[in-house]
Amino acid sequence: MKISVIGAGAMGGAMVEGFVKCGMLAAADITVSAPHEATLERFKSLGVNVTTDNKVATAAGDVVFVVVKPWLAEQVIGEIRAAVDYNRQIIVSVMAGVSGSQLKEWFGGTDGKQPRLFIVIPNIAIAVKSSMTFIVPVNADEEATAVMAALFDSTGLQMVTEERLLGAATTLASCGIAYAMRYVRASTEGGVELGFKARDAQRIVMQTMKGAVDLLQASGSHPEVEIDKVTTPGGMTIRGLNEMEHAGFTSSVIRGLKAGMSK
Ligand SMILES: NC(=O)C1=CN([C@@H]2O[C@H](COP(=O)(O)OP(=O)(O)OC[C@H]3O[C@@H](n4cnc5c(N)ncnc54)[C@H](O)[C@@H]3O)[C@@H](O)[C@H]2O)C=CC1
Ligand SMILES: O=C(O)[C@@H]1CCC=N1
Repeated sequence: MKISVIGAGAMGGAMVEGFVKCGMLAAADITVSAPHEATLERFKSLGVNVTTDNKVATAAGDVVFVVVKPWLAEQVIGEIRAAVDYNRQIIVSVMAGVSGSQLKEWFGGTDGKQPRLFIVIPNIAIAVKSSMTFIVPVNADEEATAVMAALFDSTGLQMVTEERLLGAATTLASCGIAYAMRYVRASTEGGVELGFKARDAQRIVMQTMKGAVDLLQASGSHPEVEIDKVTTPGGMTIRGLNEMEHAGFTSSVIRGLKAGMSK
């Protein structure tokens, strides 16, 4: 299978890195395009094919990912549409907020024909094969959906879902990386105030977060079950947790998630 990625920024670049590492593809099976040679330099060293011509990139892939900013979607789709083989290729939009009906309108030919079409929302942890990726079949058969699921199984976890859940999925998992990073930063700053060097504090926080995730994955528990194991009555943890809640911890996380998907 050959893959093309149009747009090599934060998301497209992370996808290329993840695909190179995923074990399903050779680097030579991947083509990436961007408007400027300078953007493509770092991808050359990964052994992938690079081009500044989106049409060349489009023709090279069995699966073509469009990973530009949403406001460039119509322009880029208009540019590549004639290069798409509607019978052979799978087209994937990785653009938050660009709807399936909008994509169908842009790809629709005068004869009403559509390519096999998906919306996919990964997160930047795809670069290290730890993405949470959502796959929405917009115009796709089971065979194409299975191809996409297998590809994104190789770069982390995937979930085939409905378009109506994409806003929630994006704020939880794609924006969620930033929210989790902010927790790491906040805890690290707390650790520094309490006496650790910043580097040490960050290592401690990262290992602690990893431990929490590992525990939940191993036990399948509700987080509160694990919290109960940590909170000695009248002890340190419950004092810390209650203080965080007095300052609005849970509420601010939920409000942030909801604000992330509004618009
Ligand atoms: N960054 C993230 O965590 C996530 C991003 N997305 C989606 O990914 C898309 C891209 O976002 P980012 O990578 O964050 O933006 P970015 O600005 O980092 O990357 C966009 C890239 O597109 C390139 N580009 C601009 N015009 C182009 C053209 N005409 N042809 C080809 N390439 C062109 C730019 O050179 C740039 O490298 C957006 O639609 C966003 O909604 C989706 C999920 C997560
Ligand atoms: O912030 C954004 O709009 C994009 C979509 C999800 C992550 N980055």
